[in-house]
Amino acid sequence: MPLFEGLGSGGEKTAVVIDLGAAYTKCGFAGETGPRFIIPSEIKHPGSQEVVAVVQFNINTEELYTILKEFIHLLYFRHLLVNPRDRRVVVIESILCPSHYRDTLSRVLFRHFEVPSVLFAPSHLMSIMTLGLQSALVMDCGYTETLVLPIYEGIPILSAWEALPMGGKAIHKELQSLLSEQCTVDTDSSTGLQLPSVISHIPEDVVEDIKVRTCFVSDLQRGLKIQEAKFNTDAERPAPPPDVDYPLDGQKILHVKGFIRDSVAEMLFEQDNEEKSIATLLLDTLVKCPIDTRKVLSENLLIIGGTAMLPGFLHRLLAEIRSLVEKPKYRDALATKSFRIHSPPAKPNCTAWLGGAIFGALQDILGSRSVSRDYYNHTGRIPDWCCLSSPPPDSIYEAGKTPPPLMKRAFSTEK
Ligand SMILES: Nc1ncnc2c1ncn2[C@@H]1O[C@H](COP(=O)(O)OP(=O)(O)OP(=O)(O)O)[C@@H](O)[C@H]1O
Repeated sequence: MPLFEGLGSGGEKTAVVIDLGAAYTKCGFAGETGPRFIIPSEIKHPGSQEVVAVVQFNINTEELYTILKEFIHLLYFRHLLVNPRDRRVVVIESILCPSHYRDTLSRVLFRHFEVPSVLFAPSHLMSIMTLGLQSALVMDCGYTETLVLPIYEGIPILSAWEALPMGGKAIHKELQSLLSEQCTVDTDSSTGLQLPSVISHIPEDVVEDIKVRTCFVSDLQRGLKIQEAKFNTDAERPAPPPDVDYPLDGQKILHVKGFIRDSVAEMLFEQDNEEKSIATLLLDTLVKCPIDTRKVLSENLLIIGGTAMLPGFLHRLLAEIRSLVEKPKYRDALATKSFRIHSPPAKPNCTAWLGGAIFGALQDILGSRSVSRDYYNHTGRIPDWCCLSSPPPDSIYEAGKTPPPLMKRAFSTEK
């Protein structure tokens, strides 16, 4: 049960806050300082028992409905252990989430679990709540992509977002191929075996563990030399860090080469054919913002998402930005040179969740911005965050009937 519940004089039960990420789902109760649990966003398919991702967009709606229903059931009845009908729900969503996904999720929550209300809150906007800021340039470097969105005076500047398919997934892929090509394994009986001869493929959770435990981001000077040495065999590569012995399953020891540890995250900072890296994303976004907002935004950078937890990531990002702003492409266009990164009161992968938990704890505001079950049952619609303050046109209701309230405070679990 959430902390302090029942101490107050009645009132609503605290809302459930769900951040459905492509790799991990963070879930817990509003008003708390961190999610109760973080679990992989995957579930055994009810029919085939095969493990399937919960966040996938190229899938037919009925199959998605089944998968989401199983997953939300798991959240409520294995982890949260509360009655879905009792609590409002805050869902943290990416601004790039396709509408068919949120429609299916709403159908599962309202029709199957009969939750009283749902609020879909943009992750970038929720993150700045943890700092009490009104304006910030927010970068989410998570699993599938890196997405930058500026928020000015509480309003997302949607026309300026920029994204790149660079995140944990891309690093895992690179690490997986480097490990199979370059690393050796010792077993009880022999040493120095090539990895593919011992196991056909390293599971993604092991690759992730190797990344989190052994890899890091180099500083700018070193990073540039590593990148140069990759493309130019004559260039001298900086001395790699020591190799690491990683126990694969208690008997096999994988030798992770030092040069893999410091180079695998370089892909985030290498400019691609279109001269894009995660650092240029931030600057390109700023250039798209109105000129009088840029200084405020550049001095309020907020970096969220699990990939930003790689050691050295923030330091490198700031160094990259400071070096890029001296280049002609940005020097003349940007109109600002001062950049500062905030440090939010939660780990980067949980910052958006914490923002949702703070917002969800403001019961009056949550009540006035959530979409109620009545409204959903009458209209079948889930208005966007930006439409929540303006009521829908009367014309969509049958003549003579009063429209149900879009959001309502009336729901109460007072005893
Ligand atoms: N301590 C850590 N060091 C490095 N990487 C980490 C750490 N913790 C988590 N990660 C990485 O962060 C990624 C997951 O981040 P996050 O939870 O923000 O993604 P998500 O919300 O599931 O995905 P998305 O934002 O794409 O929807 C994974 O690739 C994971 O390996």
